[in-house]
Amino acid sequence: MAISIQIDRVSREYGPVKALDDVTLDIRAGEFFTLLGSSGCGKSSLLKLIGGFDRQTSGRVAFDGKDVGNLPANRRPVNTVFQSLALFPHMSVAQNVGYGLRLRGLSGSTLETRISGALDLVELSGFGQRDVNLLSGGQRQRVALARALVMEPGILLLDEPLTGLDERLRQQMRDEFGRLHKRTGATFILVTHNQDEALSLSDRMAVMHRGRIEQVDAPARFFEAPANAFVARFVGIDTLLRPERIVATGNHAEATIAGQTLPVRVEGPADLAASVVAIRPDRLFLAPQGMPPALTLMVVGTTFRGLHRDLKLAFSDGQTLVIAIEADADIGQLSAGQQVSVGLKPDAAVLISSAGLPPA
Ligand SMILES: Nc1ncnc2c1ncn2[C@@H]1O[C@H](COP(=O)(O)OP(=O)(O)OP(=O)(O)O)[C@@H](O)[C@H]1O
Repeated sequence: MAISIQIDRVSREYGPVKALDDVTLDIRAGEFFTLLGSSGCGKSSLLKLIGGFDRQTSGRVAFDGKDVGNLPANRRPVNTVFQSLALFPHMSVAQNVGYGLRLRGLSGSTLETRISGALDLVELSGFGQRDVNLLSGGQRQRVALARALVMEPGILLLDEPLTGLDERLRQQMRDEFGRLHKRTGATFILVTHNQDEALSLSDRMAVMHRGRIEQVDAPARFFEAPANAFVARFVGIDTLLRPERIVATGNHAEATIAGQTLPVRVEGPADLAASVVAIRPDRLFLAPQGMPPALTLMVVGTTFRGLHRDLKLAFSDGQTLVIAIEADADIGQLSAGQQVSVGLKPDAAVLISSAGLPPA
């Protein structure tokens, strides 16, 4: 049975370090939830509190609404797959997978059935008697997953489980997580600093920064409506422009940048000092001169990115923006200093909080 988790005003201090700073978060029963953030932002600290491996300094952690503060790790309906897989090297695959169940007193055919069911689930049927030391990295990763899933946890914690695997294996295991999540119906919580992993797997994700949660949303929302400049940059929206004027009506506004006006959707404060215009590179295109709404910009240069090319353009006040164009686009005639016209698709520009940017 999947379980919901309530994190209510939780802080965790390690001496002067605030690893978690007043975090409130609701994780729904059965969802694939990801804690995403760069090193040191507090993701593992939060995971440890859910797993019961650590105690918060203040605040409350509850499962299905019930406080679990006094429940030790081994009595929580939670299993964890750690980055260091911590398989027992002197045990076979089956012994590793069955370890937790044996501790719970299971034996004989009940134990055998549960072990082989878990091995089937991770596509390692028939591997029970193998020596774990002789398995490939991906197979070891699967054994670690089977060992957690065999306990039929309501909550499965995945702590950077793909770190250290090569790209092909990462992709394979990523697909595996998605499949297992659907099959088991448990609440999955993944901790990662890898954006691709988070975007491809999560129902919802939280971006963390310095012990705080900056935004919780479905992956697509982070691109449509980033909560602030920090989040926008974190998900790869690098074009953040400071407007010199904003005229707002409801959810829409006109922002003026270096004398040029463009339509923006308002997602943050419509306040000059506290907001920036975030522009999605995939919603801009080179347009025929004068096609509205269009901006006139100066070519700075291009950078080859493999599957596409970044074209960097500048406003007359020196602020720059980047457009993604096809890698083989015929831009031979574009040279630095030349003026081009740039069209905006709907919702190309949003006005968001400037939090996370240095003051102007
Ligand atoms: N046991 C501890 N004692 C002292 N400081 C700690 C301890 N555990 C974590 N910290 C500090 O708390 C902050 C958050 O650490 P945490 O491990 O939660 O970050 P993280 O986002 O998981 O980072 P990483 O991706 O590098 O694992 C960091 O500044 C870290 O140095």
